[in-house]
Amino acid sequence: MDPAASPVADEPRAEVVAEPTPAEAPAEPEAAATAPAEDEPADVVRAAEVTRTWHPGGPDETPATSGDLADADAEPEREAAPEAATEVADDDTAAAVEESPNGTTDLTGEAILLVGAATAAETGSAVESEPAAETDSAVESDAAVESEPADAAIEPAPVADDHEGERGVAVIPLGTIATGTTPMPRKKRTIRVAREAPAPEAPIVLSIDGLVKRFGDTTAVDAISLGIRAGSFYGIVGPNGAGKTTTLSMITGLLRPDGGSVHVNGIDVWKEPRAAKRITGVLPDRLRLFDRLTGAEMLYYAGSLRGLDHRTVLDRSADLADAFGLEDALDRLVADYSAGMTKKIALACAMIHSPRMLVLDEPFESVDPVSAANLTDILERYVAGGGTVLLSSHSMDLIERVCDSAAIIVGGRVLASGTLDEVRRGDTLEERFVELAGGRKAAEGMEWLHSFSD
Ligand SMILES: Nc1ncnc2c1ncn2[C@@H]1O[C@H](COP(=O)(O)OP(=O)(O)OP(=O)(O)O)[C@@H](O)[C@H]1O
Repeated sequence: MDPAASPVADEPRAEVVAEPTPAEAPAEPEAAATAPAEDEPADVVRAAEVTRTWHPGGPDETPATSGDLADADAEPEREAAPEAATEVADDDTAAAVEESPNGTTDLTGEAILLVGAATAAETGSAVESEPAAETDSAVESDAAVESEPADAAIEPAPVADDHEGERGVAVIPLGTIATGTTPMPRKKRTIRVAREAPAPEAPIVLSIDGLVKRFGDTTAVDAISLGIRAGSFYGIVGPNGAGKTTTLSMITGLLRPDGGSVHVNGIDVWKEPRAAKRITGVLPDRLRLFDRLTGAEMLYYAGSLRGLDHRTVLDRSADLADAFGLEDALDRLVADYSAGMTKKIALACAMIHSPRMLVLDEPFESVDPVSAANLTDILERYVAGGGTVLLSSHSMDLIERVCDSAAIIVGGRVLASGTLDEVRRGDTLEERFVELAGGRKAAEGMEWLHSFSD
């Protein structure tokens, strides 16, 4: 999200309580990658030990990673010293390990679903193998690819299409401009038909009630309430500074609310943070990762921290790397990853423990279109398997293509929420968003900009 929106000195992360800061690589980078004996009961403990040996960075570093397990309850807000944050995280890690003596989570069924989904999620095969029926009312019109007869009348201008042939889209022919006898190839525009929202009787997996957060005189989140049903692909949109990140941070236990409550699957996030975090996967804003680890080590760390046993972590890491197209990057330091690759490895870390719900802050930012399509496919399969995704994005088009429901947040308040059709009310999401966000600002003034410096 826009760093300019929140001054560095006051940024939410300063208040975040999370894992130890990865300013330095572990003394022995092989620690995570070196496989303990298969039957060694202390796989996970080893990860906890590794955590303890890492040294938090300098005071500038703020701890937050996608695999957060830290208990923010024990943490003073904002002014928390890095050492304190580390200690809390360590304790919590140890506790998490103790809670998983057999090295597994209690989500085995979902794990199988997720890993199965991830394995099958290679873009090409997914496109071919997925029946259109799975994407609800997706319709592809063959007519769209046909050439127009030479005598066709002038029709609306063609629109370039980046998503040609994409699974689960309606293809809307926009016509051609006929020129003499040579038929112009007809271009087509694809618009994803919105997914069906979960049935009203589907259980609410995320319940947000009267959430409030203030920063001094600024009320960043002003009594937000939302109910998100299991199996929903839910998008949050809003202008810069609307309170999206602040809201997501409170939902995931990273930022303590001033008021209100959050329940995940009936668990109070702020009363039972560990239990809530066990079923939540988080891609936080402004990724701060243990980037002196390789991708493989990061996945191993994330999986171990979540209580997975050695074999399971390796298997899932391989599946996730394959699904995200990171196989060849696993042995490279995350510090050397591109922005998109970093986003992908962070997302893989968020998914490795097969959470019931994924909370993703701008997951598609910096991700190239092909990878975004791949990522979308992975998330859709996750949702089809019963998972729930809550994401924020500035891309209205993306939200319209992948989500079934959305909320528009402006000035810390929900101004519209519900299924996409309920929110859009016959307009596009962008039009509705612009309307609720106060309309377009006339580009007046700044005539000096046209005086050009030369
Ligand atoms: N730690 C903080 N201290 C002071 N103000 C903060 C802090 N964190 C956020 N804010 C303020 O809270 C408001 C909401 O910020 P938030 O980051 O949640 O917005 P956002 O919707 O995610 O914005 P963007 O789309 O630009 O990322 C902003 O006015 C921001 O300046």
